[in-house]
Amino acid sequence: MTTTPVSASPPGPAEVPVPSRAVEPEEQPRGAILRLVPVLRRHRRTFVATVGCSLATHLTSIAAVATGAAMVAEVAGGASLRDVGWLLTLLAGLVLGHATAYWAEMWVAHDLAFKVLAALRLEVFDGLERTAPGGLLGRRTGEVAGTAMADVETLEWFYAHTAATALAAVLAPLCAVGVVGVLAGPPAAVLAAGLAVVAVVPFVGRRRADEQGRAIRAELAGLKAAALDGVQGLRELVVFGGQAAHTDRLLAATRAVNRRARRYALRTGVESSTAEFVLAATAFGVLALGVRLLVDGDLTFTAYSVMVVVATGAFVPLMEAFAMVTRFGELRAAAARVFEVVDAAPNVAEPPATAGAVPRRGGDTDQAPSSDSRRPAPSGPLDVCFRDVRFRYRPGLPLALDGVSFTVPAGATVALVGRSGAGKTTIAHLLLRFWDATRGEVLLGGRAVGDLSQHEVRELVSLVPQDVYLFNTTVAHNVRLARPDASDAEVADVCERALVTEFADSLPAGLDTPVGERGAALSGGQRQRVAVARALLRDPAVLVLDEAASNLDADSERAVAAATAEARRGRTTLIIAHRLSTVRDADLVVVLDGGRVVEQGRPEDLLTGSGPFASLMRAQLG
Ligand SMILES: Nc1ncnc2c1ncn2[C@@H]1O[C@H](COP(=O)(O)OP(=O)(O)OP(=O)(O)O)[C@@H](O)[C@H]1O
Repeated sequence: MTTTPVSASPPGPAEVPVPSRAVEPEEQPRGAILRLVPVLRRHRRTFVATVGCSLATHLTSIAAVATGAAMVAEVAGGASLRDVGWLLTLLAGLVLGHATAYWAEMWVAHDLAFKVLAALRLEVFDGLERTAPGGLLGRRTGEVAGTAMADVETLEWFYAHTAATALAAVLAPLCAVGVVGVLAGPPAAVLAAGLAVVAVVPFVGRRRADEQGRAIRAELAGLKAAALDGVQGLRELVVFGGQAAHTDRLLAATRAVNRRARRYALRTGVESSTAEFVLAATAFGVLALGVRLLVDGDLTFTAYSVMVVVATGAFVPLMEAFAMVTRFGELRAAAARVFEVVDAAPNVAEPPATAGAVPRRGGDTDQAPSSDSRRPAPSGPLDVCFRDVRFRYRPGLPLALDGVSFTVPAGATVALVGRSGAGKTTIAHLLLRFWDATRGEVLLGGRAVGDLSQHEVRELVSLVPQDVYLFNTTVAHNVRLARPDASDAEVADVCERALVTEFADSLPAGLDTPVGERGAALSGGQRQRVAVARALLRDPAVLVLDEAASNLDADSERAVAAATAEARRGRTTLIIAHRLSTVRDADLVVVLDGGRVVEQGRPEDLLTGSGPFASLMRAQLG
C-alpha cells in the first residue's frame, strides 16, 4: 500500500549533523567551581577528615625533613649519636606518621569523591529525565553521554585531590612561616612574600584559563559526539562508502582538540615556570638572609638548617595546589556542563498538587489523594480533544501547530495524515505532554493535560514509536519495561496478543532470548510487535501509534497490523498514519498542512470527495 512519504519520527539526537566548523565554547555561568562546594556540606565529616589527613601529610613531611636537617647539623657540630638519639626516634615517628597520614588521605579523599560523584550522577540523570525527551531532542547523544560520564568524572579530581588539598596548601605554609618566624624574622617575611606571589600567579590568568578550559571541553564533547555518531551510523557509513569522509571529520575534530590543548599547555607552562622562578628566588632570599644571621651569630647552625628546609618545604603543598589551580579552567567548564543539566528546568511545569483531578477512564474526573494511588481504574477509554491549539518549539521559531482543533470520542481511532512537517508528531508530543501548548487546550477525558503531572499523563497515554528502542536484554525484559512488576503470566499474555510469541517461539530461548544492541537481532516488524506488547502491558486509556513508514514484507505487515488492531481495541487511538489501509480503518481522519487542520471527517467521505485528503491519497497512489 502507498504511504504518505514521511518519517514521523522526531529528529533524534543522532540525526543532528556533525558541525563542520570549529566548536564554539558556550558561555558558562560564573561561580561554577563555587557551586561544587555546597555538595561537600552533605559529607562535612569526611571532608574535615580529608583536610586533616592532608594537613598531617604535609606537616609530617616538612617536620621529618627538618628533624633530619637538625640531626645532621647537631652531629656536624660535634654531638654524639647518643645526643641525637631522641631526634632519630622523632624522625622515625614522623616518617611513620607521614606514611599513615598519606594512606588515610588517599582513602578518605577517594571515599569522599566517590560518594559525591555517585550522588552527582543521580542528579544528572534526574535532570535528563526532567527535561526528557523534549529537552534532549536538540542535543547530540555523545554530548549528553559526555556530561553524564566524562564531565562528572572530571569532578572526581576536584573532590579527591583539590578541595581538601587546597585548604591544606594554605594552612601548611602558614604553619611553616610561623616556625621560620620563631627562628628568625626577616627570612620569615621573605618566605611569606614568596608564598603570596606563588599563590596569586594562577589567578592572574584566570580569565584565559576559563576560556581555554571551556574551549577544550567543548571540542572534546564535539569529538566524542562525532565518534559516537560514527559508531551508531557505522552501517550507513559502510553501505554508502562514507568512511573516508567520517575519518576526515574525526581527524579534524582531533586536530582541533590538540590545538586547544597546546594553547592550554603553553599557558600552564608559563604559569608553572613563573612560580618555579619565584620559588627559587624566595629560597635564595631565605638562604642569603639566614647566612647573614649565621655569620652575625644571631642564628645557630642547627636553627639555620631547620629554617632552610622548613622554608623550602612550605612550597611543596603550595606547588601541588598550584598545579591543580592551573587546571581550574577545565574543571570549571566540566562543572558548568554538569550543573547545566542538574539545574535544568523541566520542559513542562508540574501542576500544583491540588490540581490533581485525574480523568477517570470512561470520561469522568476523580480527585486523587496521593500521586501513587493515581493509576486510574481500567474502566474504559478517554476522549481526546485539541481546542484551538497553537504551539512553537522555541520563541522565534514558526508555529508548528496553528489553531488545531479536533475531537476523538472515547474508544475511537483518529488517523493523522499530512505531508512531512505538517505537525502530526507535534500533536503526539503535546498529548504526551513532552511540551505544553503555547495557546489553546489539549484535553484528556475532559481535563487539560496541563493540570496533570507528567507521571499521570504517562499512566494514561502510551506511545508506540516508529523507531522502537530495544535495550540489550531479553525480549521479555524489554516488554516488562512498561510495567516492571508485571507477572510472567501477564508478560506472556501480552506477547501472545501482540504476536510476539509467534516469532519468539522460534528463537533459541523463546521470550528469554537476548535481542542484541538496540534490538539488532530482531527485524523491524518484530521490534514493532515488541513495542505493541509493551503498550498492551501498560494498558493505557489512549494509545499514540507512530506507524512505521518503512515498507515491511507482507507477512510482517500483516502481523504488525494484527498486533496494532489488538492494541487499539477498547482504547482511544491516535495514529500517525502512513498506510492507506490504516487510514481506511480509522473512525476519523484529520488532515494537516503547515500546522493547520485543512480537512477532517470519516475516511470514506473524504476519499470520495475532492478535498486535500483525496488529492494527497491520489498523489501517494500515483
Ligand atoms: N524539536 C523540534 N524543535 C524545533 N522545531 C521542530 C521540532 N520538531 C519538529 N519541529 C518543526 O515543527 C514542524 C512540525 O513538525 P512535525 O515533526 O510535527 O511534523 P510531522 O508532520 O510529524 O512530519 P514528519 O512526518 O516528517 O515527521 C516542522 O516544521 C518541524 O521542523
